[in-house]
Amino acid sequence: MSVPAIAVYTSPPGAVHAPPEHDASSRGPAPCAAAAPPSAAGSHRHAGGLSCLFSSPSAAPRATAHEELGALWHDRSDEPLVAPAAGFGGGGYSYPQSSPSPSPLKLRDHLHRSPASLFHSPPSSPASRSPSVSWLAGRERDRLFSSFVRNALGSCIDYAPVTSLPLGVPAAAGVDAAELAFELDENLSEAEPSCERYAHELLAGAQARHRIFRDELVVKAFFEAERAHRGQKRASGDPYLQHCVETAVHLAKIGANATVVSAGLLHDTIDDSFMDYDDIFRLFGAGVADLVEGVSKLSHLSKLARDNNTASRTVEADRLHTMFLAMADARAVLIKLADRLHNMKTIEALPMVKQQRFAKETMEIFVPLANRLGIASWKDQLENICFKHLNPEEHKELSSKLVMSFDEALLTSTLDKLDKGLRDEGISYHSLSGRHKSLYSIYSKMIKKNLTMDDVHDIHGLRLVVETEQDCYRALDIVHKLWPRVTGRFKDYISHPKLNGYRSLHTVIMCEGVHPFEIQIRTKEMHLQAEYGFAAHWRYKEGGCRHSFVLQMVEWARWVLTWQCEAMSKERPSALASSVGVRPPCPFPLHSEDCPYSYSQQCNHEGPIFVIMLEHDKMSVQEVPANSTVVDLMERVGANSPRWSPYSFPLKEELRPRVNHKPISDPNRKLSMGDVVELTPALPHKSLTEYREEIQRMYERAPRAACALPLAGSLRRAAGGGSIVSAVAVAASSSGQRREAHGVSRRTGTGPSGVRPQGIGFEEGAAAAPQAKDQEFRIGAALEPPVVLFRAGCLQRARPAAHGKPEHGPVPITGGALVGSVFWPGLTVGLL
Ligand SMILES: Nc1nc2c(ncn2[C@@H]2O[C@H](COP(=O)(O)OP(=O)(O)OP(=O)(O)O)[C@@H](O)[C@H]2O)c(=O)[nH]1
Ligand SMILES: Nc1ncnc2c1ncn2[C@@H]1O[C@H](COP(=O)(O)OP(=O)(O)OP(=O)(O)O)[C@@H](O)[C@H]1O
Repeated sequence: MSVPAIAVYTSPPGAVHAPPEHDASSRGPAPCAAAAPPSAAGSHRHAGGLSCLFSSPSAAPRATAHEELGALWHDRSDEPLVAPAAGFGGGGYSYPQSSPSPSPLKLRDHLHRSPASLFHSPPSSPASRSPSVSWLAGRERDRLFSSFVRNALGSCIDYAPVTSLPLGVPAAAGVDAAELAFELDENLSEAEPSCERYAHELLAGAQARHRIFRDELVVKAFFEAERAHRGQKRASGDPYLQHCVETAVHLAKIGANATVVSAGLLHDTIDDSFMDYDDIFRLFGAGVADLVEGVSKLSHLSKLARDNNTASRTVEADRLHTMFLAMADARAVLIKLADRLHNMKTIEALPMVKQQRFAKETMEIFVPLANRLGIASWKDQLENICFKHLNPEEHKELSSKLVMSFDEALLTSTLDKLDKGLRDEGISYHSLSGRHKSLYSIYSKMIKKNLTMDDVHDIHGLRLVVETEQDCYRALDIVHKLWPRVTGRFKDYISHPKLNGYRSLHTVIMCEGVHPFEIQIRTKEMHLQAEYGFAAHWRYKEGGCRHSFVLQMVEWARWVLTWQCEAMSKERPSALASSVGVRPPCPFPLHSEDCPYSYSQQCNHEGPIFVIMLEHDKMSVQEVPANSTVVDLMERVGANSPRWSPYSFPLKEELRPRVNHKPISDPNRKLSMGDVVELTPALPHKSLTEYREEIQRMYERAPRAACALPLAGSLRRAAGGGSIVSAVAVAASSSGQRREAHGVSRRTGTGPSGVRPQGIGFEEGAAAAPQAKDQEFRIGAALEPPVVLFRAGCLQRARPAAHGKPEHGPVPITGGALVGSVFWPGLTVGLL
C-alpha cells in the first residue's frame, strides 16, 4: 500500500489524473484519492524527501506549560500554495506508461498512495453513541474483530460520503439534508463575522491548497475550531488554530473526505476547549463527534504510555499498536497521526528534553501505526524528524553525505531511459516508479546490516510492474543491456521465492558509472502479494513474529480500504480491481477462497483483547482472552491474593475498580479493546477519614481475630503520598502460630499478591519476625467471618537507604491503611 505504483499507473492510455484537491463533482458515490498531475508549482516534494530531511523549522524554541504535544507548537508550514494530490512516498517518482509526455518530475509525490485516502466517512455512524454518553463511560464494544471490522468497514462502505460542496451550494445538492443529524447554517461565510483577520487568511490559505476547505461542513468546522481555540497560542507563539488547519491539510492531502477533515480541524476541542462531545454532536453529527472523541481517547492513552514509558517494552508496544487500531475508528488513528505529524514538524519550538521525549514516543507508537496503515510518506517524515532529535550527530553526518550522493535528476533520467528501452522492445508494463530511500531508512539499514552508506545499494530504486512472468525476464534483459550490473546483486525471487512467498526479480545496476540503482521487477500479482499478502512490506519492515490475529486485522483493514479505493476510482480501473474483479470486499471474517490477499481464509474473531491497566499509578497493557471480565483481570493480576478474590469486590463505590474512569457495579462486566481499568482507585482524602472512623467503630465491636489484609494502594494513600515503599505484618492463627505475613511495597508490590514486602526482612507467606513492634499486626483465631486487627504502626517512607535506614523515618499508618479491609464484604475490621 505504501508503494504508489498501483495507484498511479493503472490509468488507461491518456488518462488524466485526478486533481490534487477534492473534486466535488467526482465525489460520488465515494471518491477515492486519485493521483493528480501536479502543476510545476505543485511538484514540491513533501514526503520524506530531501526538502523534508534538511529543512529546519523556523520557530524559535520556547518553553511551554502544557504537557500534551498538541497544545504546544506551531510553525509556518512550508506547504506549496497549490499542493499536489495526496503525496505519499519519500522522494518517489512514477511513470505512467501511456501518458503522452510523462514527466516523472511532475509525477512525484503521487507514489505512495494509501488506504488512508479511503477513509471517507459518513455523516453519522451506526457505531456512534448517543450524545450524552461519554466514551469514558465505556461504550460497549464487542470483541476485537467485530469492533475492528466495524470500524474499518464503517470507514468505507457503510455510509454515503459527505459530498464536498463549493461554498454556498446547499447541502441537499450532495447529501440528503434530512439524513444529517445536525443543522448546516444557511450561509456559512457570514456565520462567523466576528472572526479575526488571521483566521480568515488561514481559511483562505487552506482553500487555495485544497478545495475540500470550501466544503460546507469543513468551513463550519473551521469556524467552530476558531471559536473553541480563540486566544490560544502554540509554543511558537502562533495561533493554535494554525495547528488545527495544518492537521486538516495533511488529511486533505491524502484524500480524506469532509467528515475526516472537519474532525481534523476540531481534533483538540474536547481536550483543549470548552466544547464537549455533545456540542460537536449537535453541531456536526455523530460522524465528526465520534472521530474527535476517538482522537481524544488516543491522545490520553498515548500520553499515559509516554508517561509510563510503556512503549519502550516491545511486547507492550506491540499491544498498543494493535489496540489503537482496533479500539478506534481507523480514521481517528489517521487524524491522530496527522496531528502528530504537524506537531513533530514544529517540534523545534519545544525545549530539548521534550523534543526527545516526543520523538521517542513518536518512534515507538506512531511510526509503526503509519507503517501498518501504509501511509509511507507520513512514516518517512516522522522517522526522519525523530531521527534528527534522537540521534542528532548521526543525522547531521548522514544528511550531509546524502546531499552529495542523492541525485534527483538522475532518478528521473533513469526512469526515462528504462521507459524508452521497454517501449523500444515492445514491452508493455503496468507501472514504473522510482523512489529514493529516506534518510532514516538508510540509517537503519546501515545499523542493521553494519554497512557504510556506500554499501547501501538501494538509495535510488526503481520498480517495474509488468503483466507476465515472462515479461519480468524480458525486462530484466533490457535493464542489463541498458546499464552495467553490479555483480552478486541479482536475485531471482521468482524462481526461488522467499519463505514468506515474496516474489520479484532484483538487480542492482550502475548509473553513470557511480550511482547504484536497485531495480525490482514483478508482475501485478507478485506486487499485490508484496503489498498486501503474507509478504507485505509493513510486515517485512516490522520483522519478527506477530500474532496471527494482528496480521489478519491489519491486512483486513488494508485490503478493505484498498479495494474500496481502487474499485471506486472511476477514471482508472485499477490493477487491484481488475485482478479480482469488481466485487465487494470479502465479508468479514471470511475471505473468499480465491482472495489472494488473505493471510488465512478465516480470521479468528475470538482474538485477545488488550486493555490498559493502571495499578499503583503504573500503566501496563494487558492481553486477556476474548470475553474476559473485570474479575478475570483482577484475579489474574492478583493471583493467589485474597485481595482480588470474588469476595473482595468492594461494596463502596469509590473503592471499586474503575473502567474508563467510572466505578463498576458489576464485576463480571466484559472487557473491551482499549478499556482503561484502574485497579487501585484514587481515594479522596475525605473518604479516607470516613473509612478510618468506620473502621474504628467496627474495631470497637469486633472480636480479636482477623486475617491480614494490607492493601498497597491504600497504604500509600494513607501515608499521604506516593512515597511509601513498605510495611510489615505478621499474621498468626488463634493458636498463636504465624500463618501468613504480608508487607506492602508500592514500588515493588507487584508480586503475586501485589503486596510483597521488600527490604524489610521477610517474604510473603514466610514466618518472620517483624522489624519493629509498631509494625506488627496480628491475625486472631476466627477467620470465619474474618476479622482484621490492625496495629496502627509504622510504614517506611521513601526508599530505604542502602544502609537499611529509612530515608525519612517511620510514618504512622492512618486509617487509610485499613481501607483495604472494607474490600471484603462481611469482614470485620478493627484497630488494635
Ligand atoms: N514486501 C516485501 N518486500 C521485500 C521482501 N524482501 C525484500 N523485499 C524488497 O526487496 C528489497 C531488497 O531485498 P533483497 O534483494 O532480498 O536484499 P537484501 O538481502 O535485503 O539486502 P539489500 O539488497 O542490501 O537490501 C528490500 O529492500 C525490499 O524493498 C519481502 O519479503 N516483502
Ligand atoms: N527499488 C525500489 N523501487 C521503488 N520502490 C521501492 C524500491 N525498494 C523499496 N521500495 C519502496 O519504498 C518504500 C520505502 O522502503 P524503504 O527504502 O524504507 O525500505 P526497503 O528498501 O523496502 O527495505 P530495506 O530498507 O530493508 O532495504 C516502500 O514502500 C518500498 O516498497
